[in-house]
Amino acid sequence: MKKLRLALIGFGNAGQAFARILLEKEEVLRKKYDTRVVVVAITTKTRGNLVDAWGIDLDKALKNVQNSGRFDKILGFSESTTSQDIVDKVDYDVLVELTPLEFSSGKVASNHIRGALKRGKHAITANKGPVAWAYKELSALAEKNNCRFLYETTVMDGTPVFNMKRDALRLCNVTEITGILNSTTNYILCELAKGRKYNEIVAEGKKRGFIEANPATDIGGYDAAAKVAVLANVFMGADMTPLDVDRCGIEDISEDDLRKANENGNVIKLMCRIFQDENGEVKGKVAPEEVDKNHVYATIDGTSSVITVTTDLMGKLTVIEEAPETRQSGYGIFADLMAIIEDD
Ligand SMILES: NC(=O)C1=CN([C@@H]2O[C@H](COP(=O)(O)OP(=O)(O)OC[C@H]3O[C@@H](n4cnc5c(N)ncnc54)[C@H](OP(=O)(O)O)[C@@H]3O)[C@@H](O)[C@H]2O)C=CC1
Ligand SMILES: N[C@@H](CC=O)C(=O)O
Repeated sequence: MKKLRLALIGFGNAGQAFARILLEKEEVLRKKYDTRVVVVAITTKTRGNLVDAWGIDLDKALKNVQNSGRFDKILGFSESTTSQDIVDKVDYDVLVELTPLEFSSGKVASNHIRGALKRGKHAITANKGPVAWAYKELSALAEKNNCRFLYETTVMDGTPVFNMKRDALRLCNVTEITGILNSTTNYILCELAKGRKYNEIVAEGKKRGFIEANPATDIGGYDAAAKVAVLANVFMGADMTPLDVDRCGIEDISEDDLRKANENGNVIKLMCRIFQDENGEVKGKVAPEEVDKNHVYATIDGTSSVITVTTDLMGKLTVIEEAPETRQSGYGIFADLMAIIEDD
């Protein structure tokens, strides 16, 4: 039986959702894919780290974090080891990078991934930073060292966005992308329109796990801008960073704005746009816009997202992700892992 060793860098909402799926699919992975997946390292910022070459008891690690907010000081526990030490020194086959987005540099996560790829290890990330800041460098490094760099979860969780491009849009040139790509702001706008209070909505989103560690990352349009840069780089060959995106968040949208839009037969959505200007240069924009209630985008409620890709061969293709929670984020990471397992 093949053994695939994972190192998880970050064990928050996405990491825990992924760990639950690993436990759930353990048997089918053994029976159908002849593969035993073991997690040999988990690192966090404040909860301690676990390293165990024989495989960490994931069920126990999940219960620890849920019950006490920390890992127990069991075999393999370390407070002092850094994530980069683990990236550079531990024996693993796949690095799974799940730390929060650093909008202005993507540096820490990019260093984690660079470290893994340099050692010829596969890397999976849900963090937009490395793809928004270093896509070309990291994909070239992966190719040179004969390993995979996968990032399905960075846009619309486990919805096949990058897999769709890879598998179903072969040789299509993408000329434009639009979408509603941030769950948090979409949820806030929908709930505000129902008359709920801002703080109460944010507290609920935090509890359900779809709001970023720092809620301003979502509300200010930073998360959406990072997704725009990721899509521009991967789908349209751009060299865009999140700082290049023309960005405006929803912090200035009032209940009054929502009511007026409603009276005009519209709803307000945080729209993401990637397009070519008159010189053929790829541009990105994130801003609240009024959308006609009869448009399909007006039906994208709550945490749901939508993307429309315009191509030369397939025309316009629209994909909707309905009401995701953190399980769908866990699935995006798992889908990338399955691509690696099926490649072997
Ligand atoms: N949640 C979601 O719905 C989705 C999230 N994503 C992306 O996935 C990533 C993870 O999200 P999520 O799990 O929600 O975030 P969380 O804030 O819940 O978890 C982040 C984890 O990373 C750890 N961490 C922070 N900094 C470091 C560091 N320097 N080294 C090692 N570990 C570190 C944190 O430690 P500690 O536990 O001590 O705080 C925590 O365990 C983000 O980039 C996010 O944008 C993508 C799609 C959906
Ligand atoms: N905070 C993000 C989570 C996924 O990237 C969002 O609200 O969309």
